[in-house]
Amino acid sequence: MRIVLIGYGKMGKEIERLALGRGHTIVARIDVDNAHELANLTSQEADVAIEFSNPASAFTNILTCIKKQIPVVCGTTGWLEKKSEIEQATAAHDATFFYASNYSIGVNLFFQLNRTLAKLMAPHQAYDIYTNEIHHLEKKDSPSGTAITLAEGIIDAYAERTKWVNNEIPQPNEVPIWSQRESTIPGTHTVKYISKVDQIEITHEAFSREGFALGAVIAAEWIQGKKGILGMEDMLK
Ligand SMILES: NC(=O)C1=CN([C@@H]2O[C@H](COP(=O)(O)OP(=O)(O)OC[C@H]3O[C@@H](n4cnc5c(N)ncnc54)[C@H](OP(=O)(O)O)[C@@H]3O)[C@@H](O)[C@H]2O)C=CC1
Ligand SMILES: O=C(O)C1=N[C@H](C(=O)O)C[C@H](O)C1
Repeated sequence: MRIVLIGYGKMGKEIERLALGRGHTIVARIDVDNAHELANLTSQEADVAIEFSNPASAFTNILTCIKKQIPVVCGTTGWLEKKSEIEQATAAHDATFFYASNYSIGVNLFFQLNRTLAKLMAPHQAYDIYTNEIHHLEKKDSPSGTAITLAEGIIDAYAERTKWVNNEIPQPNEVPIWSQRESTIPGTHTVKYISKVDQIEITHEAFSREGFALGAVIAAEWIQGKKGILGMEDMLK
């Protein structure tokens, strides 16, 4: 597979290492200094673009690829208010767009566990909900995309909870996310239900970025020959 890396930071470099190890080729590395070069690439030169840049750049980068019909695997978080525009563009250009707030297989199992636990807990009003995410100090967005996906899983299970709030005391209709920035932590997410007498807690802790990067390379392999809007649930079916 010929891969364009968009965003050559911590994730871009880890993805490159794993992609080369799986026999793929990197045809371009697009970063802040040469971002304009993306406009010159064509779908004849690249089989896939893997986009891990930043919240301010992701939308434009993805749209550029979609218009060129270069399939995109995107992991950038913090830009999702514009995701519906990308979905419309994907349909309009008969393109391929794969998105995940977290590419780690372990986190995607954790998402399923979270949904199952939320359904079990929803009838039990004695339990308060608490969610927490901890990431390294360089992270630009807050809360993490993963924490938002977890909160959405809880909201879907609770009729009376309609939104999440970040680092705020929650109202009864809200799911709290508490976001911390600390050291070089790759990503730790906790969901906790607390009553007066006990608590139930589930945690996913990434030990490195390898799980995220491997999931993104596998997604790039999996979308070859596919069209439309795709995600981890499609791939892991
Ligand atoms: N879905 C998932 O599984 C995961 C998602 N992420 C997300 O991926 C994103 C990247 O994370 P990470 O690699 O740690 O971040 P980094 O800051 O280490 O890397 C991002 C890179 O993108 C560069 N960049 C800036 N502007 C552009 C542009 N216009 N086009 C291309 N590249 C640009 C940055 O340059 P400069 O720093 O000079 O601005 C930097 O080198 C974040 O949104 C993060 O939340 C991270 C891990 C897993
Ligand atoms: O910025 C990061 O590092 C990470 N971002 C993703 C997120 O916002 O959920 C995934 C992972 O937790 C690492």
